[in-house]
Amino acid sequence: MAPTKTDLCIIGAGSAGLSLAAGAVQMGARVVLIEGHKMGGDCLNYGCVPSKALIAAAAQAQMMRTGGCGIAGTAPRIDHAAVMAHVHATIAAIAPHDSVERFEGLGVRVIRDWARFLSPRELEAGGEVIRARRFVVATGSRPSIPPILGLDEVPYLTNETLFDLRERPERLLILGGGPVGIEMAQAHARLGVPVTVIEGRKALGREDPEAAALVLDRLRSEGVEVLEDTELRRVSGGPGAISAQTEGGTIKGSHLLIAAGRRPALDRLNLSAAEVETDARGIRVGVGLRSSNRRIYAIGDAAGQGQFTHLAGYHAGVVIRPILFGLPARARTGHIPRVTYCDPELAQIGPTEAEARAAHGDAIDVVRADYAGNDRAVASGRTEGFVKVVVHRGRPLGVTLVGAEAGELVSPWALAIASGQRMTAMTGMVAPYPTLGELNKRAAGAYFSPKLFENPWVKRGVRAIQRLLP
Ligand SMILES: Cc1cc2nc3c(=O)[nH]c(=O)nc-3n(C[C@H](O)[C@H](O)[C@H](O)COP(=O)(O)OP(=O)(O)OC[C@H]3O[C@@H](n4cnc5c(N)ncnc54)[C@H](O)[C@@H]3O)c2cc1C
Ligand SMILES: NC(=O)c1ccc[n+]([C@@H]2O[C@H](COP(=O)([O-])OP(=O)(O)OC[C@H]3O[C@@H](n4cnc5c(N)ncnc54)[C@H](O)[C@@H]3O)[C@@H](O)[C@H]2O)c1
Repeated sequence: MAPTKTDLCIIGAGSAGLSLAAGAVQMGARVVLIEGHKMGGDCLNYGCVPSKALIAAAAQAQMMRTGGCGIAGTAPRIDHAAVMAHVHATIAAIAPHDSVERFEGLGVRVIRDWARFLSPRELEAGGEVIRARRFVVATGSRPSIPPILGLDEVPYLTNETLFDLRERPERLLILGGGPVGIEMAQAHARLGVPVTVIEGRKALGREDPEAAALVLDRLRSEGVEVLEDTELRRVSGGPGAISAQTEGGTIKGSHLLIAAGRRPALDRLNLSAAEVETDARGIRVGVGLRSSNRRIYAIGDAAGQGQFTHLAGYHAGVVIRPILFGLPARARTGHIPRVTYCDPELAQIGPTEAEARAAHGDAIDVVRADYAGNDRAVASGRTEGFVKVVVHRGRPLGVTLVGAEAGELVSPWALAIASGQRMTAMTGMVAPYPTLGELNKRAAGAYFSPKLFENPWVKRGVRAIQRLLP
């Protein structure tokens, strides 16, 4: 059979592949999209969407439980199956956007099969040979399962199976205190599940330590047990009864969730036939996300540059330039935010204070504003948290935001950093009163206040001008 010829062949219909397919086809390219499992990939089916729907249910329960602002708290009645129905209804509501029908409607040729390279210019899927001018690998990542003694003999959950549970776990053990572990620990605890997190190093260890401590204090105050610097040595047991042995003793649980990081999903691709080099993080790419084969690009989790849906979408926008127009492209990293959707939320963009100090020494200023000084935060009883901005040569370089709605509040900083704006852009903005958004302006103002209010030359100048003014 003659090969199917196309301009662009994308492997993987997750956040990265779908964004690229939609963009490329609407700009006139002939696009083949290959998906071996579920349209929408991890984010829709096993990641962002179900986890955020579960977190929303947990937040409802917590608000009822704690009350506040003069309203007494009351014990929420939690039906775990109903919560999971909400999770799956959320997936179903979003799924049409990522569906075969929508993409075929846009003009994309969708093949439902696993793709496998045959040569540097051809692959096979659905019984067809596809020969494309350019290929893009957007195959995402999978849970990484650490080699722990006994783990292959006990039933364990990952993000791919957690959301299928219909009954509330009696007691949940979570291995890993990264974003998956911490988000799921708090959500389950709020839904009435006793939770222990076992973390080999520091929980939320990538984050600003002060911000991470604030989050972890909240989790602990809500009853989550977070064990740090704790090595899980061995697991044993069976369905509903799992024992986890650490150096500190044995912890028992009904379920075990593995949230110990992710590895790139490249195994089915036969990349050696395509002359594409890989490393532990994913496909080895240059700044333009091109692999060792100049016809093949990698985007999203498979590119090993970070694991976020918005990063996958950004990558799609980067590679569309060289693929469609033959223009050079460069994937930047300093303007990509990340948010852990625990309560309080933790958002970071650019380097943390410690990372910025390591890179720039004393050439940075660090300014902050606390939620406790924000009128809207006080009025709604959400005074815990802060925004901290690292400033380099008058421009924001890194921002840490922890507190209510931190994930929403970080966006103006994402814009400022992406467009290289100075701190004056934030102070020049007029934020409506009373909003949490005023925090950003307050933090930016803190950068200028010493220069204005503690400067004797300014005071002298004002006095001199006042004497001259009529
Ligand atoms: C629990 C959890 C919560 C998360 N929450 C967030 C969040 O709140 N915000 C955020 O930004 N990120 C979040 N993430 C990360 C986010 O889900 C990923 O970064 C994102 O899904 C990556 O998109 P992708 O397109 O690179 O890969 P994927 O979405 O994994 O898509 C890859 C697709 O490729 C297919 N595929 C693989 N191999 C082949 C092959 N050989 N042939 C054909 N098809 C193939 C797969 O079946 C899959 O559908 C979360 C992740 C997890 C696990
Ligand atoms: N809100 C979000 O944007 C969001 C939410 C969830 C996941 N994600 C993405 O998915 C990625 C994966 O998340 P994750 O939390 O699974 O991974 P992670 O790599 O961020 O964290 C895993 C944690 O597990 C610990 N760990 C690993 N092996 C261990 C062992 N044997 N014993 C004890 N601890 C061990 C690590 O020290 C680390 O702290 C994230 O990095 C993020 O990019 C994003």
